[in-house]
Amino acid sequence: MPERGFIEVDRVEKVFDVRRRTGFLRREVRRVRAVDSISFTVARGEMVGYIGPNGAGKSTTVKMLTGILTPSGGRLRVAGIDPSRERTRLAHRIGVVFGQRTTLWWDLPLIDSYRLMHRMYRIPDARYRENLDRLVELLDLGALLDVPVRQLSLGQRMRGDIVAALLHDPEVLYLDEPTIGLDTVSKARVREFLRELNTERGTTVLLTTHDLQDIEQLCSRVMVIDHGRMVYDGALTGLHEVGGAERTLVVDLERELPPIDAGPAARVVKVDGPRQWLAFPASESAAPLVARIAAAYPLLDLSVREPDIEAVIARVLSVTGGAPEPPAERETVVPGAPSS
Ligand SMILES: Nc1ncnc2c1ncn2[C@@H]1O[C@H](COP(=O)(O)OP(=O)(O)OP(=O)(O)O)[C@@H](O)[C@H]1O
Repeated sequence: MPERGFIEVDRVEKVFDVRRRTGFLRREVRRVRAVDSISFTVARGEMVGYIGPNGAGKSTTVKMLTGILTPSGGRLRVAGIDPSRERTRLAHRIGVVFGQRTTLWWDLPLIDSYRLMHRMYRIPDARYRENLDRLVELLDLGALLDVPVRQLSLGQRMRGDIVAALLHDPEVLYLDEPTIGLDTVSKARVREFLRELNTERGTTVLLTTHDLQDIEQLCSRVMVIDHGRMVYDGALTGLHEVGGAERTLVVDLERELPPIDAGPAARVVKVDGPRQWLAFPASESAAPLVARIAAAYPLLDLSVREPDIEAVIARVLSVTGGAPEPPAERETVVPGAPSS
């Protein structure tokens, strides 16, 4: 029998009724279709990016996958468990990291938060000790265990949160903006750790981010959601092709020169003194372009800038036409609801 998805989402919907007072005795109910018949499966051990514009429905999907929210329709399973029905049982098998919030106790030293997790999740002592030692070493937190969480830098706190989410050996990890606000070194460290976690321990990862490099460095598959609907599910390279996104090669020449002739592969988009910016398709390797320019021009330095994730998504939406119009307005006003 073929292996079913480890995460199975089948025509799942989430509708919020937001009540609003519109007069002394009147109020209306505004119906927001945050997730609109979404279907996907994620196999065990996959690492998938889940991206989309603000308000697209990403967090709502993740909240349904953790059991915090109950779907209004459709079928959802994580490791064979219905999240909203068996939230506690599922909690032992999943880990969640929200970049903008912490699950750690603000005033307690880091280690005390971990001790509390040890109790809460009833992690066997030997396993807790082994996981703690391994994770603290991998994320280089040894010197910070006795520091209260509020005194940690953002990058240190994020690493602290990742340890907290993994102490109970979850099979699935949901990451919501895990590198937001981090400096380049901390980002690289977190990404490296996640890559290892996925390849060596086979942890299934669903990653929500606004940082395209997170996706490029970690995920081979990406899903794009817009207005609560799936508009793309496939390879990252395919996303670049659909979106026609471009990367930029920044070239520092030894002196001011006319615009570089890079052939059909790239075009100069800006010149500022000896520095020139060349746009080329994000789906292409920069190597032949770099070789061509290096052979013909006196170079001081080169760097490649990735396209902004918002730009890629915007292009995908314009090419695909975005989410097809739902049968009813995504936000519908239900008039005449009496005031309580
Ligand atoms: N509890 C709620 N009550 C009412 N509406 C909600 C609620 N939670 C989310 N929404 C609405 O549902 C839609 C999807 O929100 P969601 O937070 O899932 O988007 P998102 O893709 O995670 O956005 P962002 O990238 O900004 O975090 C939005 O229109 C939002 O206002």
